[in-house]
Amino acid sequence: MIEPPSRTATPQRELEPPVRHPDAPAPGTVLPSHYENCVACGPSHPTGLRLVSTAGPDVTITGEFTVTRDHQGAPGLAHGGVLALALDETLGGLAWLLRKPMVTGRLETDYIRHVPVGTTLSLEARCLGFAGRRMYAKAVGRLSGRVALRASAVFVVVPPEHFVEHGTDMTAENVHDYEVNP
Ligand SMILES: CCCCCCCCCCCCCC(=O)SCCNC(=O)CCNC(=O)[C@H](O)C(C)(C)COP(=O)(O)OP(=O)(O)OC[C@H]1O[C@@H](n2cnc3c(N)ncnc32)[C@H](O)[C@@H]1OP(=O)(O)O
Repeated sequence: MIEPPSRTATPQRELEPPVRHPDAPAPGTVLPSHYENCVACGPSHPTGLRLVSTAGPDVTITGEFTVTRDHQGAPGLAHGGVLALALDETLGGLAWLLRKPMVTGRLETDYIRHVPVGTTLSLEARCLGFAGRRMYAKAVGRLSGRVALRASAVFVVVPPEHFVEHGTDMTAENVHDYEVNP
């Protein structure tokens, strides 16, 4: 039997408000790829999304990617998993502003409109706040201003050693609080 998920991305209690780190990139700064082979943002990934994120005001991020034939599910249409990837990456980019390493614990996605190949999806993520190690956030994806996707997520703050212990090519020297790049 496959058990349904037992958790929710809707906060169950009042959250501690998010604090933009004093060293966070200024609003309008285009963020570098956190890892060149990342399937979402890496410039070296041959078929990745090449999603570009920009720091916004407060604890917000915007992102953009153009859907190509490499991202199809049905002919001519973006695969839902690829769209979840784009939302996950944009939400994860909030780590640049918070300067806390974290991983996705839960991602809830509403697919509202189809997203055709050749279109550019504009994404926006906002940190709602913290409950202990849990970071709650929401995101929206728009096509020419019309809402196509919505997401709610829980990220869990982890020690930098998480990536050394579980990943490859990572050492205590090359893991930072704000990027994962061997
Ligand atoms: C890194 C910096 C990057 C900077 C560049 C940014 C760009 C990056 C962009 C990349 C973006 C892409 C990013 C990616 O793709 S990250 C890759 C996809 N995600 C993963 O691989 C995560 C896999 N899971 C784990 O490693 C562990 O289960 C974690 C670390 C999450 C927790 O295991 P751990 O043993 O450490 O902790 P705990 O079990 O005591 O839980 C701790 C607290 O968290 C709460 N909890 C746990 N799970 C969930 C859940 N599912 N929903 C809601 N809440 C959850 C839990 O109730 C507890 O709360 P409380 O009871 O204490 O209140």
